[in-house]
Amino acid sequence: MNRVKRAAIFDLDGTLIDSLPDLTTAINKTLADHGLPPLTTAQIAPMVGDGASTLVTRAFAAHGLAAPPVEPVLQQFLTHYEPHAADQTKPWPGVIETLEYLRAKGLILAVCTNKPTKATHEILAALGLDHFFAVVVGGDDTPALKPNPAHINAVLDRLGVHHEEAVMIGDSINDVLAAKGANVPVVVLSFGYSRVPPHELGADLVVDDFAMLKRVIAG
Ligand SMILES: O=C(O)COP(=O)(O)O
Ligand SMILES: [Mg+2]
Repeated sequence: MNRVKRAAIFDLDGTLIDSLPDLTTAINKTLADHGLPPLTTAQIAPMVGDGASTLVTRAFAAHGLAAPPVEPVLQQFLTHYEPHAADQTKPWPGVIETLEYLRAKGLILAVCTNKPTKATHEILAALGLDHFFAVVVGGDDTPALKPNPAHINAVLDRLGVHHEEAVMIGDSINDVLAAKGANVPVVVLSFGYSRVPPHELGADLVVDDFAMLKRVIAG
């Protein structure tokens, strides 16, 4: 991978943060509203990464049910999730140090997430991460969600950065497909919420921790 980069674009859930406990709580409150039993974090992890509507649909499907009309249930979920989105959610170890390092090396940083924008901003602010990012494009702020490259292209446009000057860092097939579609090299972290083994996602590189990521992106 060409080491001279101007911008690093990060996925959020499973990449910068471990958001699974709060997602699980909010999903289980939504299921309880419909008289359904809770799911475990292990059941919910592979449901994350395609946006909140899909997460809700998958949670109902896990009980063998078609989701009730998606829009009202999505609103129910967001009502449970947004005020508590950072109760237990934490950056993965090494994230803050890595963002500081990359910024000190002169890279511009951005977030490209399928998570709704409001919850994204709440989490970034609550965890003290918001000041790192020049651009944040959430799942309801893009012409099309990842895996559509339009999501990454929206980030590049707002950054004013050419695709060859950027690198995408993610944890799922959506990140890899969107990055490849946008002609942006992609690094996958091996400890996120991927449904398939990270080494099978087709990324340019798989790294096991943020120390390694730092070296790969900015020497
Ligand atoms: O599915 C979501 O809500 C967010 O997922 P992402 O941050 O991994 O894109
Ligand atoms: Mg992710």
